[in-house]
Amino acid sequence: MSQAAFQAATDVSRETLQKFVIWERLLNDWSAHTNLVARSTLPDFWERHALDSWQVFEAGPDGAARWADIGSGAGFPGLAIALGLADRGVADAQVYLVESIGKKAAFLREVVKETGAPATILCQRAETLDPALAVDVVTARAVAALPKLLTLCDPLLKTDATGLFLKGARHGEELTEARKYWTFDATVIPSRTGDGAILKLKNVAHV
Ligand SMILES: C[S@@+](CC[C@H](N)C(=O)[O-])C[C@H]1O[C@@H](n2cnc3c(N)ncnc32)[C@H](O)[C@@H]1O
Repeated sequence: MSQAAFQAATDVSRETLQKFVIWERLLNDWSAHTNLVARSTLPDFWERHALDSWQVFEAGPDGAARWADIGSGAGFPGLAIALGLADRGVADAQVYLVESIGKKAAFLREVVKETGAPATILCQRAETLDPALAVDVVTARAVAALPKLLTLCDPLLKTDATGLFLKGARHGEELTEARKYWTFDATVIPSRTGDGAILKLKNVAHV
């Protein structure tokens, strides 16, 4: 997918597109010395990373302004969500990018500084997050299988947040496994970028 195809698929402004371009440039530069994403995926930034992340923003509840992205890595999907919230003019937008590895958190700080994305980096383990963050939505991509992921996200989900989790083709098996330990209402949204799905979970609680 080209940059132009990404813009057509998302309808972002030219200004927002430039922010994604800055992010891609920094990702390529930093990848020379820091392991941020699989290097083989760098040429496919626009579909594999940018659009894959953008679809999580699109799946969010209307007007949701406060988000947390767990295990954000190089910012997927959380930074794309922050750029989306700014692009759409959502009031009081704030995305917490939670990443426990210092070098990755430093990369996130640099991208946020260069793009002005409405995001705050929390360099800590998700299990230690303060429920008082009171976010509307919790997101994650490629962090852990669903049963463990719900444990990591529990401090935030217990304040009634919606979970939006990008999963691969075996998402059905993950849902079945997670139901042994958790109760929730799930909606499965087919992915725009492959054979996976976004799992949208509400009312998450321990069995
Ligand atoms: C495979 S990477 C995925 C990164 C990004 N979400 C993506 O899809 O490109 C998983 C990331 O989650 C972070 N991580 C794993 N467990 C975590 C935890 N308990 N708290 C915070 N970050 C965590 C790791 O440091 C790593 O950067």
